[in-house]
Amino acid sequence: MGTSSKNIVWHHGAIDRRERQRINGHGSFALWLTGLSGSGKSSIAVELENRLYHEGIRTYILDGDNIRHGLNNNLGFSPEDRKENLRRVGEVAKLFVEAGLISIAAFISPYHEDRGMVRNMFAANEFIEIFVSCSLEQCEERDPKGLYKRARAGEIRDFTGISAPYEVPLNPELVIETDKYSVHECVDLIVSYLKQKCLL
Ligand SMILES: Nc1ncnc2c1ncn2[C@@H]1O[C@H](COP(=O)(O)OS(=O)(=O)O)[C@@H](OP(=O)(O)O)[C@H]1O
Ligand SMILES: Nc1ncnc2c1ncn2[C@@H]1O[C@H](COP(=O)(O)OP(=O)(O)O)[C@@H](O)[C@H]1O
Repeated sequence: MGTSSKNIVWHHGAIDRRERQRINGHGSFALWLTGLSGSGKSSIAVELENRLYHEGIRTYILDGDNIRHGLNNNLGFSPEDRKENLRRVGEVAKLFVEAGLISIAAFISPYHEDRGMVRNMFAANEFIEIFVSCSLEQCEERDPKGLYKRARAGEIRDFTGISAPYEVPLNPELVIETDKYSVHECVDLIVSYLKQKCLL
Protein backbone atom coordinates (compact mmCIF):
# COMPACT_ATOMS: atom_id res chain seq x y z
CA MET A 1 0.00 0.00 0.00
CA GLY A 2 1.34 3.47 -0.85
CA THR A 3 2.21 5.64 2.14
CA SER A 4 -0.41 8.21 1.11
CA SER A 5 -3.13 5.53 1.65
CA LYS A 6 -2.55 5.15 5.38
CA ASN A 7 -5.44 7.38 6.52
CA ILE A 8 -7.84 6.14 3.87
CA VAL A 9 -10.46 3.51 4.67
CA TRP A 10 -11.99 1.29 1.98
CA HIS A 11 -15.70 1.96 1.37
CA HIS A 12 -17.62 -1.14 0.28
CA GLY A 13 -20.35 -0.98 -2.38
CA ALA A 14 -23.67 -2.84 -2.36
CA ILE A 15 -22.95 -4.77 -5.56
CA ASP A 16 -19.80 -6.85 -5.76
CA ARG A 17 -17.83 -8.30 -8.62
CA ARG A 18 -19.62 -11.68 -8.51
CA GLU A 19 -22.96 -9.97 -8.98
CA ARG A 20 -21.59 -7.99 -11.91
CA GLN A 21 -20.19 -11.21 -13.39
CA ARG A 22 -23.57 -12.90 -12.93
CA ILE A 23 -25.44 -10.16 -14.77
CA ASN A 24 -22.82 -10.21 -17.56
CA GLY A 25 -23.03 -14.00 -17.82
CA HIS A 26 -19.26 -14.55 -17.72
CA GLY A 27 -16.24 -14.24 -15.47
CA SER A 28 -13.83 -11.34 -15.45
CA PHE A 29 -10.05 -11.33 -15.56
CA ALA A 30 -7.09 -9.53 -17.11
CA LEU A 31 -5.33 -10.64 -20.28
CA TRP A 32 -1.90 -9.06 -20.39
CA LEU A 33 -0.25 -8.94 -23.83
CA THR A 34 3.49 -8.26 -23.65
CA GLY A 35 5.94 -8.07 -26.54
CA LEU A 36 8.12 -5.87 -28.70
CA SER A 37 6.76 -2.89 -30.58
CA GLY A 38 5.33 -4.31 -33.81
CA SER A 39 5.00 -7.83 -32.41
CA GLY A 40 1.21 -7.63 -32.87
CA LYS A 41 -0.21 -6.77 -29.43
CA SER A 42 -2.69 -4.15 -30.69
CA SER A 43 -3.79 -6.17 -33.74
CA ILE A 44 -4.44 -9.21 -31.59
CA ALA A 45 -6.22 -7.20 -28.87
CA VAL A 46 -8.57 -5.68 -31.46
CA GLU A 47 -9.33 -8.98 -33.20
CA LEU A 48 -9.78 -10.79 -29.88
CA GLU A 49 -12.16 -8.12 -28.63
CA ASN A 50 -14.13 -8.33 -31.88
CA ARG A 51 -14.37 -12.13 -31.55
CA LEU A 52 -15.48 -11.98 -27.91
CA TYR A 53 -17.96 -9.15 -28.54
CA HIS A 54 -19.77 -11.31 -31.08
CA GLU A 55 -20.02 -14.05 -28.45
CA GLY A 56 -21.71 -11.55 -26.10
CA ILE A 57 -18.63 -11.12 -23.88
CA ARG A 58 -17.83 -7.71 -22.41
CA THR A 59 -14.27 -6.52 -22.75
CA TYR A 60 -12.23 -3.35 -22.71
CA ILE A 61 -8.85 -2.77 -24.34
CA LEU A 62 -6.12 -0.78 -22.63
CA ASP A 63 -3.46 -0.05 -25.25
CA GLY A 64 -0.09 1.57 -24.57
CA ASP A 65 -0.32 4.09 -27.39
CA ASN A 66 -3.82 5.21 -26.36
CA ILE A 67 -3.23 5.35 -22.61
CA ARG A 68 -0.10 7.42 -23.19
CA HIS A 69 -2.26 10.02 -24.96
CA GLY A 70 -4.33 10.62 -21.83
CA LEU A 71 -3.95 9.09 -18.36
CA ASN A 72 -0.20 8.60 -18.79
CA ASN A 73 0.71 11.51 -21.04
CA ASN A 74 3.22 12.75 -18.46
CA LEU A 75 5.34 9.58 -18.71
CA GLY A 76 8.23 8.70 -21.00
CA PHE A 77 10.26 5.54 -21.55
CA SER A 78 12.86 5.52 -18.77
CA PRO A 79 12.67 2.36 -16.60
CA GLU A 80 11.03 4.46 -13.83
CA ASP A 81 8.40 5.92 -16.16
CA ARG A 82 7.61 2.52 -17.67
CA LYS A 83 7.14 1.15 -14.15
CA GLU A 84 4.73 3.95 -13.25
CA ASN A 85 2.93 3.53 -16.58
CA LEU A 86 2.38 -0.16 -15.85
CA ARG A 87 1.47 0.39 -12.20
CA ARG A 88 -1.31 2.76 -13.21
CA VAL A 89 -2.47 0.52 -16.04
CA GLY A 90 -2.47 -2.50 -13.72
CA GLU A 91 -4.74 -0.59 -11.34
CA VAL A 92 -7.05 0.43 -14.20
CA ALA A 93 -7.15 -3.16 -15.50
CA LYS A 94 -8.10 -4.25 -12.00
CA LEU A 95 -10.98 -1.75 -11.94
CA PHE A 96 -12.33 -3.23 -15.17
CA VAL A 97 -12.07 -6.72 -13.69
CA GLU A 98 -13.94 -5.47 -10.62
CA ALA A 99 -16.57 -4.07 -13.00
CA GLY A 100 -17.07 -7.60 -14.41
CA LEU A 101 -15.25 -7.17 -17.74
CA ILE A 102 -12.37 -8.93 -19.38
CA SER A 103 -9.67 -6.32 -19.58
CA ILE A 104 -7.24 -6.76 -22.46
CA ALA A 105 -4.01 -4.85 -21.82
CA ALA A 106 -1.50 -4.41 -24.65
CA PHE A 107 1.78 -3.00 -23.35
CA ILE A 108 5.40 -3.68 -24.21
CA SER A 109 5.97 -4.15 -20.46
CA PRO A 110 9.60 -5.13 -21.05
CA TYR A 111 10.81 -5.82 -17.51
CA HIS A 112 10.21 -9.00 -15.45
CA GLU A 113 9.93 -6.91 -12.32
CA ASP A 114 7.15 -4.68 -13.66
CA ARG A 115 5.12 -7.58 -15.07
CA GLY A 116 5.51 -9.29 -11.69
CA MET A 117 4.30 -6.12 -9.95
CA VAL A 118 1.14 -6.09 -12.07
CA ARG A 119 0.58 -9.85 -11.65
CA ASN A 120 0.72 -9.35 -7.89
CA MET A 121 -2.21 -6.92 -8.07
CA PHE A 122 -4.48 -9.81 -9.07
CA ALA A 123 -5.60 -13.15 -7.68
CA ALA A 124 -3.77 -16.12 -9.22
CA ASN A 125 -6.47 -17.08 -11.74
CA GLU A 126 -7.31 -13.50 -12.73
CA PHE A 127 -4.13 -12.55 -14.53
CA ILE A 128 -3.15 -14.24 -17.77
CA GLU A 129 0.14 -13.19 -19.23
CA ILE A 130 0.40 -13.72 -22.99
CA PHE A 131 3.81 -13.36 -24.56
CA VAL A 132 3.31 -11.99 -28.06
CA SER A 133 6.46 -13.48 -29.50
CA CYS A 134 8.03 -12.15 -32.70
CA SER A 135 11.67 -11.83 -33.68
CA LEU A 136 13.18 -8.37 -33.56
CA GLU A 137 14.08 -8.77 -37.25
CA GLN A 138 10.43 -9.39 -38.16
CA CYS A 139 9.19 -6.50 -35.97
CA GLU A 140 11.71 -4.23 -37.59
CA GLU A 141 10.66 -5.38 -41.05
CA ARG A 142 6.99 -4.70 -40.20
CA ASP A 143 7.80 -1.35 -38.57
CA PRO A 144 4.12 -0.28 -38.84
CA LYS A 145 4.79 3.20 -37.41
CA GLY A 146 8.31 3.75 -38.76
CA LEU A 147 9.65 3.86 -35.18
CA TYR A 148 12.42 1.27 -35.61
CA LYS A 149 13.80 3.24 -38.54
CA ARG A 150 13.84 6.38 -36.42
CA ALA A 151 15.34 4.54 -33.45
CA ARG A 152 18.12 3.12 -35.66
CA ALA A 153 18.77 6.66 -36.92
CA GLY A 154 19.21 7.76 -33.29
CA GLU A 155 16.06 9.91 -33.34
CA ILE A 156 14.31 7.97 -30.53
CA ARG A 157 16.17 7.21 -27.32
CA ASP A 158 15.61 4.15 -25.12
CA PHE A 159 13.73 2.29 -27.84
CA THR A 160 12.83 -1.25 -26.78
CA GLY A 161 14.83 -3.87 -28.67
CA ILE A 162 17.28 -1.29 -30.05
CA SER A 163 18.57 0.85 -27.20
CA ALA A 164 16.50 -0.48 -24.27
CA PRO A 165 16.00 -4.09 -23.17
CA TYR A 166 13.09 -6.47 -23.60
CA GLU A 167 13.23 -9.26 -21.01
CA VAL A 168 11.55 -12.33 -22.50
CA PRO A 169 8.83 -13.67 -20.14
CA LEU A 170 10.03 -16.79 -18.31
CA ASN A 171 6.70 -18.25 -17.27
CA PRO A 172 3.78 -16.74 -19.19
CA GLU A 173 0.45 -18.56 -19.26
CA LEU A 174 0.55 -18.52 -23.06
CA VAL A 175 3.00 -17.80 -25.88
CA ILE A 176 1.73 -16.83 -29.32
CA GLU A 177 4.16 -16.67 -32.21
CA THR A 178 3.02 -13.93 -34.52
CA ASP A 179 5.87 -14.53 -36.95
CA LYS A 180 4.54 -18.07 -37.56
CA TYR A 181 0.76 -17.67 -37.39
CA SER A 182 -1.81 -15.21 -38.70
CA VAL A 183 -3.73 -12.78 -36.46
CA HIS A 184 -6.80 -15.06 -36.72
CA GLU A 185 -4.82 -18.16 -35.79
CA CYS A 186 -3.27 -16.36 -32.81
CA VAL A 187 -6.73 -15.28 -31.61
CA ASP A 188 -7.96 -18.88 -32.07
CA LEU A 189 -5.14 -20.01 -29.77
CA ILE A 190 -6.10 -17.49 -27.08
CA VAL A 191 -9.82 -18.35 -27.26
CA SER A 192 -9.02 -22.11 -27.12
CA TYR A 193 -6.81 -21.54 -24.08
CA LEU A 194 -9.53 -19.57 -22.28
CA LYS A 195 -12.14 -22.23 -23.08
CA GLN A 196 -9.83 -25.04 -21.98
CA LYS A 197 -9.33 -23.25 -18.65
CA CYS A 198 -13.13 -22.78 -18.37
CA LEU A 199 -12.68 -19.01 -18.32
CA LEU A 200 -15.14 -18.51 -21.21
N1 LIG B 1 11.34 4.54 -26.65
C1 LIG B 1 10.28 3.79 -26.94
N2 LIG B 1 10.29 2.45 -26.67
C2 LIG B 1 9.21 1.72 -26.94
N3 LIG B 1 8.04 2.19 -27.49
C3 LIG B 1 8.00 3.53 -27.78
C4 LIG B 1 9.10 4.37 -27.52
N4 LIG B 1 8.76 5.62 -27.90
C5 LIG B 1 7.51 5.58 -28.38
N5 LIG B 1 7.04 4.31 -28.29
C6 LIG B 1 5.65 3.96 -28.64
O1 LIG B 1 5.02 3.72 -27.37
C7 LIG B 1 4.37 2.46 -27.37
C8 LIG B 1 4.76 1.63 -26.13
O2 LIG B 1 4.14 2.10 -24.98
P1 LIG B 1 3.91 1.12 -23.75
O3 LIG B 1 3.13 1.91 -22.78
O4 LIG B 1 3.34 -0.16 -24.24
O5 LIG B 1 5.40 0.87 -23.24
S1 LIG B 1 5.88 0.26 -21.84
O6 LIG B 1 5.01 -0.90 -21.54
O7 LIG B 1 5.76 1.30 -20.81
O8 LIG B 1 7.29 -0.14 -22.04
C9 LIG B 1 4.84 1.70 -28.59
O9 LIG B 1 3.66 1.10 -29.09
P2 LIG B 1 3.63 -0.37 -29.72
O10 LIG B 1 4.38 -0.22 -31.01
O11 LIG B 1 2.16 -0.60 -29.94
O12 LIG B 1 4.23 -1.35 -28.78
C10 LIG B 1 5.44 2.75 -29.50
O13 LIG B 1 4.50 3.12 -30.48
N1 LIG C 1 -0.02 -12.99 -36.33
C1 LIG C 1 0.00 -11.67 -36.25
N2 LIG C 1 -0.46 -11.08 -35.13
C2 LIG C 1 -0.45 -9.73 -35.02
N3 LIG C 1 -0.02 -8.88 -35.97
C3 LIG C 1 0.45 -9.43 -37.11
C4 LIG C 1 0.47 -10.83 -37.29
N4 LIG C 1 0.96 -11.08 -38.51
C5 LIG C 1 1.23 -9.88 -39.06
N5 LIG C 1 0.92 -8.88 -38.23
C6 LIG C 1 1.08 -7.43 -38.55
O1 LIG C 1 2.10 -6.92 -37.69
C7 LIG C 1 1.80 -5.57 -37.32
C8 LIG C 1 1.74 -5.49 -35.80
O2 LIG C 1 1.48 -4.18 -35.41
P1 LIG C 1 0.75 -3.84 -34.04
O3 LIG C 1 -0.45 -4.71 -33.86
O4 LIG C 1 0.58 -2.36 -34.00
O5 LIG C 1 1.87 -4.33 -32.98
P2 LIG C 1 2.17 -3.77 -31.52
O6 LIG C 1 0.88 -3.32 -30.92
O7 LIG C 1 2.79 -4.94 -30.78
O8 LIG C 1 3.14 -2.63 -31.71
C9 LIG C 1 0.46 -5.22 -37.97
O9 LIG C 1 0.72 -4.53 -39.18
C10 LIG C 1 -0.16 -6.60 -38.24
O10 LIG C 1 -1.02 -6.60 -39.35
